[in-house]
Amino acid sequence: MKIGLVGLGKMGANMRERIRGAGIEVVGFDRNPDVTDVPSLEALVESMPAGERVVWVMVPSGEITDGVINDLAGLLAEGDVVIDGGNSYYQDDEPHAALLRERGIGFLDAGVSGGVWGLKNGYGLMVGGDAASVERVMPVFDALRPEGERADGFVHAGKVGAGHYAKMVHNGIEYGLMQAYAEGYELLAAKDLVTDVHGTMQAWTKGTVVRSWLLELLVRALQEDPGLAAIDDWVEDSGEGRWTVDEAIDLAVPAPVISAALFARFASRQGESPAMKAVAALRQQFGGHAVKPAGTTGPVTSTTPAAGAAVPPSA
Ligand SMILES: O=C(CO)[C@H](O)[C@H](O)COP(=O)(O)O
Repeated sequence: MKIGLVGLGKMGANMRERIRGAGIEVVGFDRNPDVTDVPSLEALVESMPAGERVVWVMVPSGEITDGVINDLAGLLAEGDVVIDGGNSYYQDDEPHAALLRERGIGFLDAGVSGGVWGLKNGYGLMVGGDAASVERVMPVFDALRPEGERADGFVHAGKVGAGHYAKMVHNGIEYGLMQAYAEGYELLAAKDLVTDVHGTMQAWTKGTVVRSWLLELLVRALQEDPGLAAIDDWVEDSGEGRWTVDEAIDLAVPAPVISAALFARFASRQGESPAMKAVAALRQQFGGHAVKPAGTTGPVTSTTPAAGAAVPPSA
């Protein structure tokens, strides 16, 4: 079997290597000339027989994925299959599938989890689309998924969109889990009573109820950089958490943990919080409580109300 792989970034390049390792021929295309196998998308398409082509798209979600799928719709032929393996919004999948369907081209959406460790450990795969296309691409899914039972690392989750929906929820869970471990870490680090924070978290990685791969990764990060001194407390997000919270609102599903984890990331980028300034100002207004003057360091040391505070409510 031979497949085309578009996008050879951190994920795509490792996936190419893992698929090749399983004996499947891969032709990769990337705009970066240092990593690409062919000079263009056209060359990638021409390297495989029409009607038998399988092209895996592994590029950033949104406009870039839209562009590649549009280009492929113009280049591929009836019987070919496209897989979007990026972190696309699940509601983008049906429009992509419809565009390709008009030309007789199949479409699958694949949620791929495993990060940069997937090359060694395999990738967890969540796939949406029709059964015939899934069956056709199965050798590639089998090459990518972790070794062992197929059901332990692969699911055909449903029709088009189901794979990316599953990946979105997976990432929402990821937000919540990371936030819980992070808060636990801060609680340990804040207490002099615990003299070995790293050792405590390491001990949790075996036997305990909270052991997990994410915990192992946090222990690894603390090993490499005790106190995480080299890392700023700024956390980006790339969309999946927002989509999960949107979905929770749409379906009226309570998701307080995932929402709080998403908002914690927003807070991490503020540096200074207008909302918390407003809370401090209100405490000062109604209770005459001291505020910390802007630009000073350390906690509020005096409980003396600021002058002019605590204006009585007007009648
Ligand atoms: O899909 C992933 C892991 O499962 C990606 O690493 C993704 O980027 C994580 O989401 P975010 O960037 O919003 O933290």
